[in-house]
Amino acid sequence: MAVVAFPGCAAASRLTAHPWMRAIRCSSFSSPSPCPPLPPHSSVEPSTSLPSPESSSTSSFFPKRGKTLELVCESLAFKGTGVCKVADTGFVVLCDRALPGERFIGRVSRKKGNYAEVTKLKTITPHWDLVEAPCAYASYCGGCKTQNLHYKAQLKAKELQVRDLIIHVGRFSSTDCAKDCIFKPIVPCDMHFHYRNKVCAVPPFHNCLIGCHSSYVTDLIFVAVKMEFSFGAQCWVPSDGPRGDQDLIENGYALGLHVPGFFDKVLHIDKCMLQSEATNKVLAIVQDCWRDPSLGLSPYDVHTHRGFLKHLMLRTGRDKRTGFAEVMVNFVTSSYKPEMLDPLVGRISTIPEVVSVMNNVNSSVGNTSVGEQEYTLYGKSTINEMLYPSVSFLLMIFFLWIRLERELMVNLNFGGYEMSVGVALMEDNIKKSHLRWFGHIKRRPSDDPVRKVVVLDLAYVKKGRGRPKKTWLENIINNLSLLDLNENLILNRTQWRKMIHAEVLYKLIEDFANLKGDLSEIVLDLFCGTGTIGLTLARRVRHVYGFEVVKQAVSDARQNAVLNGIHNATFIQGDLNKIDGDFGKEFPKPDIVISDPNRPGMHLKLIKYLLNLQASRIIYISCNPATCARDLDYLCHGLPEKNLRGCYRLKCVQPVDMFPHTPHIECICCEATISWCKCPGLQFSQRIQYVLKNYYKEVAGALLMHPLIFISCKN
Ligand SMILES: C[S@@+](CC[C@H](N)C(=O)[O-])C[C@H]1O[C@@H](n2cnc3c(N)ncnc32)[C@H](O)[C@@H]1O
Repeated sequence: MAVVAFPGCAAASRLTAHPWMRAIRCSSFSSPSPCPPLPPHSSVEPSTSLPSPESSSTSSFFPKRGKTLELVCESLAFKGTGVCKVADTGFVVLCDRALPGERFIGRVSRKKGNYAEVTKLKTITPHWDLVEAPCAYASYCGGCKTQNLHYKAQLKAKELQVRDLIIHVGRFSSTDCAKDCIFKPIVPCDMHFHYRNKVCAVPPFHNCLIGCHSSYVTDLIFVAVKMEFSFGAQCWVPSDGPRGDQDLIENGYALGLHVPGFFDKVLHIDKCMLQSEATNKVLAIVQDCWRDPSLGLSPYDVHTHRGFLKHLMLRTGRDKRTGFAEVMVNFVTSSYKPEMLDPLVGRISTIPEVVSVMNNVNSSVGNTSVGEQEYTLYGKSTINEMLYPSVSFLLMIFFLWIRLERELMVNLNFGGYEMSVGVALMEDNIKKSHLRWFGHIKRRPSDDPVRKVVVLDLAYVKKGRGRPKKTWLENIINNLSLLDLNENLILNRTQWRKMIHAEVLYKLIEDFANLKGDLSEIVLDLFCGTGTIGLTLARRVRHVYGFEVVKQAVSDARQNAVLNGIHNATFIQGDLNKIDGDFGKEFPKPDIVISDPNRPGMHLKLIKYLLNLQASRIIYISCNPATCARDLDYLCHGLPEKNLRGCYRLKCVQPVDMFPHTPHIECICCEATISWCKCPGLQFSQRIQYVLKNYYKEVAGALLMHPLIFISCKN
């Protein structure tokens, strides 16, 4: 075995961009798409930086496939991949699941352009900041890649990724950035496990409660925790050897999660730390008995297309009266044979939280979890998740609170911000008997004839009466499953809540916008979605102009404006990738630009417009730091090859972590959080508009960071 020794990562040398980073910039010109394909990005701390290409012999060195190398992981790149360099050459290799500081033997598995990928064969010395991963599957299943990295180190790695991208792809000087304190410390997440909500949203919403069917039959919004396990004909368990020797061990059937990258390998899983306790109980029971030969159950084989059990889907909702968790179990099978499932149903229905057992039949050869028919095997056919607290729930809290505190419901005050709490209900479901308890209810009718939504403001400023009661609001927030729009998006309520309380992102945008408040300014809200950010600022500016490509989102933005009594906001449907020289002529020159693009970032046409515009402030909210860095480069440094001069100055970069142990982060929360906090009257009506929509498909996926960028015009 040929082993190339790597001397370690301590040698400090000149900071440089990595090969894939250069690709981001270059490809944006050649590609007609606004978004170049996203290569991995590293986040190398300047002090432990890498050899520069000039000083290395990367061009002459290219390891052969199958070659083994001794490497040290230096940093984490895009999707949490470890970045290493081959000794004496500077040649970059990426290794999945290598963590910073780890010395290991890797085998070259794939060559890619200027770098190669290696598979880890054996760890020689472990990474820095090693902690014991609480989950036994952490190093095998694709979910939590960095569980055994101390959370502080995870944060550091994410922070550095953003910094590295801004410096290398954005071509900003690290010295200048340090001098100007551009990089703000990452906002950490409070909750490290069981935070995961997977969300499906299908309109329309119904009576503050979200009904959830077991599958595509859903006709209501479903906002519930969902985990999907697969049955497999071959059980994959890690061999005793190092991770690199992961050979399939055929020791029977499997129920678990797919091995990353394999549709036919199922990793046996007993418990998942990201899902609820109740669903873990169900999983344990099913695992315990489904292989019993006397039951005659067989897993579906994706190769032979034989077998019965395809998937086990577990969803957690909430009882509308009590607020307690309720679980729906859904067996996806290849045919309808309910009697075969009886023994399993009998056992899992003994779990108090299980209120529904469904059977989706999918007889196609495909192994999707969507069934053609749906049958109820036990309990009800839908579960509920409280999207908004129902009136009765609010009443409950209200009375509880009155009883305990002997105070009237008052305005809730967080860090000096006044928050009223609103709830939106279907008109038909509001009973007068409910309303009479709210002496100071404000009722704002909507002009939506179909949904007849009204917004009820239930909390008011009562000066001198009682003190703000945080727990009351927290209770409500705990029961909100806000704003996530499609099944791929993940929402971490805790972080969201924290952001509300800490007012982090909200305050940032507010600060960055630096509004005069004299109603003189024009705000341009690019990629405005349902208009949340613009509407939040609307009350303090002359006019907001929002642009969005999705027609329904634009109509919701307009609706949101109406619902919130905002008359100085105009929302325009249009594709910002296809603007021409006339763009901007239909509205006055904006003072403040908010740009919140999807992962591809901004199209060059839009960049040109912004360069021409020379707005005094741009606030760039990004779900993809790589394309964000590229756009910042264009805005601040220009594109000489296109004869464009940069005219902005980078002032601040603020990352936020929302998904500990994974490289993922939700990018949508920021906007919603921001709007929700500040402006009375902008709360639940907006939430409703949000969750009714399902147009965010493209923002789903592995997002690393959520940097908020503030740039201002040089002049
Ligand atoms: C990250 S979201 C921004 C959400 C928005 N700021 C809000 O608060 O609701 C990006 C939005 O850009 C929209 N979008 C994507 N491509 C677009 C394009 N080419 N032109 C205009 N809007 C686009 C998407 O539909 C989506 O609503």
